[in-house]
Amino acid sequence: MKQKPIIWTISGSDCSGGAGIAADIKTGHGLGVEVCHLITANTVQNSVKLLSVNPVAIDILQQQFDVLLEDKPPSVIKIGLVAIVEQVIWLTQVIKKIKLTIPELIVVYDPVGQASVGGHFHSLSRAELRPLLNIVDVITPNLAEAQNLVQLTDGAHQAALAQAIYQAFNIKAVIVKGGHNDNPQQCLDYCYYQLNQLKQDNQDKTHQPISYQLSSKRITSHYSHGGGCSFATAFASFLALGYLVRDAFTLSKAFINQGLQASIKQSQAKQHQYYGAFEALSWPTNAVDFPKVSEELSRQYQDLPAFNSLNLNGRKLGLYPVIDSIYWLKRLLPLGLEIIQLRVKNLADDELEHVISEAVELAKDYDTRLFINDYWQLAIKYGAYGVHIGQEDLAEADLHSIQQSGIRLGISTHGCYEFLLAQQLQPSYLAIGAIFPTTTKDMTGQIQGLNNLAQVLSLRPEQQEKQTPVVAIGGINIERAPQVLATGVDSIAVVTAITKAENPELAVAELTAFL
Ligand SMILES: Cc1ncc(COP(=O)(O)OP(=O)(O)O)c(N)n1
Ligand SMILES: Cc1nc(C(=O)O)sc1CCOP(=O)(O)O
Ligand SMILES: [Mg+2]
Repeated sequence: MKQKPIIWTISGSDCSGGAGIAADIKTGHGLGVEVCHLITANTVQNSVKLLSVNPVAIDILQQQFDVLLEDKPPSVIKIGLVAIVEQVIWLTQVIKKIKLTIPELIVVYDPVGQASVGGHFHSLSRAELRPLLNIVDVITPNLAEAQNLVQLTDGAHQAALAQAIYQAFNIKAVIVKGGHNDNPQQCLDYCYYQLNQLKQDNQDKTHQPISYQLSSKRITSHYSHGGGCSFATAFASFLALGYLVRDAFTLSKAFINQGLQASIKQSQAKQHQYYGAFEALSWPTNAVDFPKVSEELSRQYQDLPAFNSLNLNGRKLGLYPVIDSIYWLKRLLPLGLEIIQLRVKNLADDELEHVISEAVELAKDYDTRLFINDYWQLAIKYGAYGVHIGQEDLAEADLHSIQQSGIRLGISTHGCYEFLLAQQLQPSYLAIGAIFPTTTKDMTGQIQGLNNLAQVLSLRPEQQEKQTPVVAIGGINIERAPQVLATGVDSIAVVTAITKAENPELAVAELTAFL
């Protein structure tokens, strides 16, 4: 059993039980993290009004900070309501200090300013807040809070606001929540993130800021008090659990959609307007609660028809060997496999073309589906059964040409964000990895484990006939294959379990026997 990660929440108490610390504790516990809490202010509020904000003295906060640091050091700190300038100064000091002893610590700030029941929690100016803003890693304002932070007028787009905040305060990830925007149908959430800045992503080679946008059908429930705080705490919890920013963002949104949806019936039963506490449940696993990923790629290909299917006619895809030479192809083709991938790297252009054309020719004598990794133009040119494309190559590939050529398309994904995006493109299959650590490829920071695999599988549509086949890849061998297959995945792709086996034909037979 892994130890639960610890997060600290430094925020206000809402005596009506909706927002602040109450939301933070319910959310963190629902998601499987331990929550330590430092209360910055005792607020007097109910579901219609905020009467007072009573700041807690710095020396009490300092004692709590010290005593918790002794035996419950945090991996993430979430800051909510900061009531007075002395608290800004204190927080700035202690966070600077704690980052020296815990360099991988992530600080998430949800800059609550206005109470949703009306009234202000504090009167801190932007200049007064600046020292704190300059040292937090992530900020999660709603639209009004974002406008306030950069003093951009109404009507400023979420993307513009997020970028302005990012530039003004040098914050690594800015999420502008869309819960309070004025679109009655749709809720858009926007994340602007400098890749490679938080510990989870430190394997990434890119240093360019990147944006993620999620869109959800608007769910109107009266039980939404504390929804904003819950989003920020869910995000902090998912980061503490080791998720990448894009996946923590997606999962947090699904957590909010799930909570709002769960209270819809209660909400409809109320005759009058009523403001109840947001329902913080547990892990979101229901596909309908997940947002749509809205990216340049999904917009560019929104009208693209589905790619040709693998024509399995009810059969399982089974074992999917991924090999790197004609030698291996000749050895495996006679074994009666449903699918094989040729994954060659670093060949000169002439040789590459020669290898691919020969591989396609060889496969014609068998019923095995031959996928070519990466080289979609050559796969089309030589009429391969399909092409496999990774995330890095997806934006560069011409999916219209691949679709029109009739060859099949497989897409790699690593986590729920990429899975949702790739699923929207309706490929012939989806791969998810790396399930376990692997020596074949550097997958640092992207190891999914079996729980994530199961979670991602639940993001497929309920009706089986609408489901895209899913292949699991990464570190799968004979010992691990049964647990992987128990998740319900359609196929397992392997490299070394075959190419480094003492007896590759026997390995194929043993792995196939599990399927
Ligand atoms: C079945 C399958 N899944 C994933 C991959 C990885 O593809 P990609 O992300 O393009 O990485 P490279 O293989 O090109 O290093 C795959 N090849 N096959
Ligand atoms: C090529 C590849 N792609 C991965 C992904 O997760 O996208 S993992 C991986 C390596 C698979 O090799 P092995 O079976 O030897 O672990
Ligand atoms: Mg590739």
